[in-house]
Amino acid sequence: MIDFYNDDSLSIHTDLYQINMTETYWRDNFHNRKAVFEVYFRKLPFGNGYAIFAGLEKVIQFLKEFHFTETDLSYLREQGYEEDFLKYLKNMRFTGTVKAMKEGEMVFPNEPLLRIEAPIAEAQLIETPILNIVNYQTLIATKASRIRQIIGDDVALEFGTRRAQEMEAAIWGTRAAYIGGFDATSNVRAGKLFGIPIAGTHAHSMVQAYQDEYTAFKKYAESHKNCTFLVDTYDVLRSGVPNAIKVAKEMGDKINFQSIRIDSGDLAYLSKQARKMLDAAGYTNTKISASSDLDEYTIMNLKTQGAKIDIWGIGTKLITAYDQPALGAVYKIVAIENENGEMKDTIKISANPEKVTTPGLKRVYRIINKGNNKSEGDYIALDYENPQEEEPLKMFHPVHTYISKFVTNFEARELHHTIFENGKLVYEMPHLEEIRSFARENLELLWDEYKRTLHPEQYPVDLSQACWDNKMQKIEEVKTKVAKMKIN
Ligand SMILES: Nc1ncnc2c1ncn2[C@@H]1O[C@H](COP(=O)(O)OP(=O)(O)OP(=O)(O)O)[C@@H](O)[C@H]1O
Ligand SMILES: O=P(O)(O)OC[C@H]1O[C@H](OP(=O)(O)OP(=O)(O)O)[C@H](O)[C@@H]1O
Ligand SMILES: O=C(O)c1cccnc1
Repeated sequence: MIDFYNDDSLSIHTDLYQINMTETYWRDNFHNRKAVFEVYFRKLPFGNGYAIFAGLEKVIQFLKEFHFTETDLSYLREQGYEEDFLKYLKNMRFTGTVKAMKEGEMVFPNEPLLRIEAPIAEAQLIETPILNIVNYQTLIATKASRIRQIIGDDVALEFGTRRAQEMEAAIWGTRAAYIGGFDATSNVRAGKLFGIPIAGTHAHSMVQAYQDEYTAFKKYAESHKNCTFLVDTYDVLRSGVPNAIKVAKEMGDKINFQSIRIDSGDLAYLSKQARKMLDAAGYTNTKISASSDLDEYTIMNLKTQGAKIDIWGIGTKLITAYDQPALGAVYKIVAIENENGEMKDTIKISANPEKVTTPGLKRVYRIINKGNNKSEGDYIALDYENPQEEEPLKMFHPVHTYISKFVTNFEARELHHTIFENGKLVYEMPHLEEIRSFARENLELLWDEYKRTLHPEQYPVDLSQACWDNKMQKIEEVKTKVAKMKIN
């Protein structure tokens, strides 16, 4: 048997090219040059009008613990890295400064979700894990929030663990879904780790095991106070619902007949009929829950059909972000220290205007109209600017610059918070409940036009004049340099 190393570190959870670039920087004595990187995505997922940022807690855990262990170094030694470089890696810790959006913040394309200022070697090595974390968790929180927009005040249960892309995804995906507005999860470990309420019914296997639906319901009721009976193993209306009612009547006050669950068939028709039967039997407070490949589209459709469903159990299509399995957030360098210790802005040019990076250290502000407490848009400014002092504030589209407006009577709310300061964690992570409430209440800032699930209005994310001018100047500089290049 091949003897593999113990999985005792996440620091090596990075792409090989990051280590190779780090080696180049180190051998060139360039590794301590301060660099600034930003994390952002270019396109909203699922055609939604906003995204919900999640992943910060795990990023913090990762950066706090960042160091190469003996097993990491042994493995790298085996790959041919030399001792002097390994010694450098051994002593490396994260010493940078990180600014980030709060978890649960609504976020939009092209705005920095995180800003990392660190020696280039450190900043480079943490790119892959940060993207790995933020891309997935933000995607799932957004999907969950989108589902919440459709279900209104109904209950949403996260049922996805069995279909998730492995165990970590189930756990952190569940947490992200809770931030996005789900009410509970079936994953007991997620409850233990994060305090997320846990909820669950029973499976078809229990009914099949007893080989008799009535007996199965009765045995369950004899061992549980709170009962939800799964009524679709044989025939929902002829067998499942009548058996559930029969057991509930027999058990009387000994149980809370909380709900029935329907997991197959025509959920609209069956739920309407089941509602009538429960009501007729006097169980008007007993809820109906449904599951079976649900997503926001099916739920919307079921609601238009008048389905009598109060509780939605959602697995696969949430936890795997089935219709768009990747967010596409990137990590781009925007400034680097030169040999004189001065920070110089950097730019990446592309034939595709959306892929041209925006140089310089930036901050993101939400421009909130004080008259109606609605957001006018987000405003990306250079680090030294203070948009609050500009009255009126000109906001213009960063690509179609003729689209502009002047805003008065506004609050420019800065969205970044300092998380690490020179390697020291200075941010106190809010409790998960607080993050979830913040995500819900914060959405009140958005007009409904941005929140609808189909063809929402495009929320403005504008650049300040100085930020835009700086970008244009850098584009000119690069073009001039390229034009003067002589290739021998
Ligand atoms: N009234 C309805 N309108 C729209 N979609 C529905 C309705 N009822 C159920 N669905 C959805 O239809 C899809 C497929 O249901 P289908 O009947 O094929 O499978 P099922 O009943 O779940 O059976 P099984 O689980 O045994 O495959 C599911 O995604 C389900 O959520
Ligand atoms: O459909 P999803 O949104 O992914 O929700 C999770 C599904 O997992 C269970 O089915 P499964 O067939 O795995 O087990 P069961 O025998 O208990 O129905 C449950 O009944 C749901 O249908
Ligand atoms: O508790 C349930 O009903 C449940 C849990 C996981 C997956 N499907 C259903």
